[in-house]
Amino acid sequence: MVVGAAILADGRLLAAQRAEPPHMAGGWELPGGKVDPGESDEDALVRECHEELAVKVRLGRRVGGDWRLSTRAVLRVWTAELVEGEPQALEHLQLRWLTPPELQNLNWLPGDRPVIEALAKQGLT
Ligand SMILES: Nc1nc2c([nH]c(=O)n2[C@H]2C[C@H](O)[C@@H](COP(=O)(O)OP(=O)(O)OP(=O)(O)O)O2)c(=O)[nH]1
Repeated sequence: MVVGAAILADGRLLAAQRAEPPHMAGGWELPGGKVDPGESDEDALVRECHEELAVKVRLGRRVGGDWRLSTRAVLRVWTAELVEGEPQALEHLQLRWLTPPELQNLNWLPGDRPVIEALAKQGLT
């Protein structure tokens, strides 16, 4: 199980550019990662945001259901707001805050595209 955070602030979405593995490097994603054994999805997402961005987040609503990434992996997404810290690219190449018109112009990982479309329809609030 992979979890991703749609971190929203002032009508913008935080996008993160992957640094690795090589075939995914340069692609954009939502901060997050794999849920550890015995860990809840929500706890994993809060932990990953802290590890990757050095921020504390509060999760909001679920965005869609289970988004299939591959035959083996599924992505679950929550909206999130920052409660502490400014995001830093500790594990990513760079971070960007995107306005609604900028959402579709990024080289998202293929599995993220339908998620971004759903977020765009909801209006980044
Ligand atoms: N974090 C994240 N991963 C995504 C997204 N979309 C997508 O296809 N993925 C893929 C990339 C990776 O193959 C997998 C997540 O693995 P990861 O490498 O970020 O997880 P992790 O931090 O727990 O790392 P590790 O245990 O493999 O070292 O899901 C997304 O929006 N966010």
